[in-house]
Amino acid sequence: MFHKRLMQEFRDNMKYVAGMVATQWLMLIANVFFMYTLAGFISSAADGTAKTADLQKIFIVLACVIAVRAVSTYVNSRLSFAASCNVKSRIRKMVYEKLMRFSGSYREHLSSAEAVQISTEGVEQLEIYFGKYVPQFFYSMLAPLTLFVIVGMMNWTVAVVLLICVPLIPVSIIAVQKFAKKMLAKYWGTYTELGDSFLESLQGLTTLKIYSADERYAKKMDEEAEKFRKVTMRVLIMQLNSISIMDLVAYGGAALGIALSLLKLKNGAVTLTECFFIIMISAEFFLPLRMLGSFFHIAMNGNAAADKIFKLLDTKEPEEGSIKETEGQTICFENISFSYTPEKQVLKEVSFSTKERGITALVGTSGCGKSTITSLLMKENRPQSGMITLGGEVLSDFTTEGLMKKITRITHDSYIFKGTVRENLAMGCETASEPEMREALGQVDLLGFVEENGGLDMEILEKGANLSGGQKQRLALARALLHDSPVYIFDEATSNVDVESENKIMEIVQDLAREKSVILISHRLANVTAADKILYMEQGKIAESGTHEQLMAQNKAYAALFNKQQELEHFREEAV
Ligand SMILES: Nc1ncnc2c1ncn2[C@@H]1O[C@H](COP(=O)(O)OP(=O)(O)OP(=O)(O)O)[C@@H](O)[C@H]1O
Repeated sequence: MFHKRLMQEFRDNMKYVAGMVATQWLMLIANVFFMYTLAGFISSAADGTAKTADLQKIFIVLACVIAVRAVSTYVNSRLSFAASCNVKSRIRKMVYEKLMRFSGSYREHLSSAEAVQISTEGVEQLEIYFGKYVPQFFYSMLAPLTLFVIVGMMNWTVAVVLLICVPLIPVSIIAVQKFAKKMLAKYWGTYTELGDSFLESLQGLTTLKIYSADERYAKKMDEEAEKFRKVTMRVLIMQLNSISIMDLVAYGGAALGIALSLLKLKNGAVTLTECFFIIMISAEFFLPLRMLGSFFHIAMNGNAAADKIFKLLDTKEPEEGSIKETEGQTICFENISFSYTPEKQVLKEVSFSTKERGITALVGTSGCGKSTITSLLMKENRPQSGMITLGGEVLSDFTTEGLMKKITRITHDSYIFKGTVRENLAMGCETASEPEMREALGQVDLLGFVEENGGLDMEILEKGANLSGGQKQRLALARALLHDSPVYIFDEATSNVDVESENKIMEIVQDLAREKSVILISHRLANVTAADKILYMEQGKIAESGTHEQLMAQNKAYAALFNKQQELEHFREEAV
């Protein structure tokens, strides 16, 4: 009936639940009181002894009952809101912090769409779970017992018969639950699959249009949507059927109680007032459990969502170190081996070190493992063997925050957030002043453009959609400059940008290298000729290393690739 772990995790929510049950119980007692008064009036009206004062009494009782119900309903909704808020904010925080601890590697465990669905829809399900289902569960146990005692004081036989019929509702719920569990797991699976496809199609819409593949993808999504519709309909049918069964039990049980009380009246075992009261109250024995049954799909959805959330929260995350700061900024790779999958080794005993100041360039053919090296440096992946050090300290011993202060990575697709230029720059350094922000924009030749468009408050659309590729990259670079870390990684930061932007970025790389340790990855070898050290990689190994002049003199693979690129560039220049 309950998700054990969820209940344990949110033990503190039980005080709100207790409050909600108490207010519901108070409303029940108020109802009982009113019905008993009304039953008394009806019976005295039936035997002709009713007085005007009795009618007045009824209205006074009714007014009191309405007041009690109003206050109870208000308190109940406040408590329900407090319980929901507590669950919602805590779970979202737990999921968010977990994803943050995974850093970029969370995608190894779940897709982005799944992460979004868990933190939105999944959490909403749990909100209703605690705000409605759990209190209703306890109330639906308490209410029949309370009524049993009250009716029992009038006639024990009727009370016992009514009470015996009550468990038939939970029995039918349990029967449906067994069947529903599998179905709801499938429902969630299909739902996240559809979310995945939708997100992917939306993000790749331009590409799909270019290759006229949008229709094929639309068809694929139609099929998935149809699958989701079918499973949703099955869930709804199951819910409707279970509600019909519960109605049958509830109203059948109440009818039995009513028939029995009429029989008792005939035998003189109950008074007319008691008989009227039992007739009016019989349904109340069953209604709380019937209501619980209709919240039952909430519980099942909540259980399924909780399973997904806890699965994510239980996923083993990379261990966090304790080092926050270190003096040096030299990076050392010692015999690093790494593979994403057991079938293919991506890095094979890679060893190299960078200089305290200056540029270390990583070059090589596509897929040789350059970006993998940077992902290990950012702790997005962990090497299977070997050791990486930064400033003499083992990299895995750094806290993520400490490491992020030490290293700034600029990729070819740096993320620009919706908001203002100021907000995007402040991510680099929260305390940066306006003159510092302007200086950084000036360094990347973006100040003029930003000033013309509203200054630091210039609006930026999602993913920097109102900026050109080069402007986006230069804004990302300005943000990186404000971060002012001792190590900078430029991972193909100049690909997909115009020549002016490329030249500007390369100028900044040279400037930074005077004080910082810079790792430069570039497919264009002309960009790395001034590097202090060039590491030429081939199939996950460092095949050659040295300065440009040394590697050219060796006349091996690096020299061959460089000459080939030069030839191509001259050919292009001549063609222009
Ligand atoms: N997440 C991943 N899962 C499995 N294999 C991966 C993953 N990322 C990269 N690879 C594989 O690892 C190898 C090295 O990839 P990496 O991105 O490091 O190469 P690269 O040298 O940076 O290539 P490029 O110059 O084209 O960017 C490639 O063969 C690639 O297929």
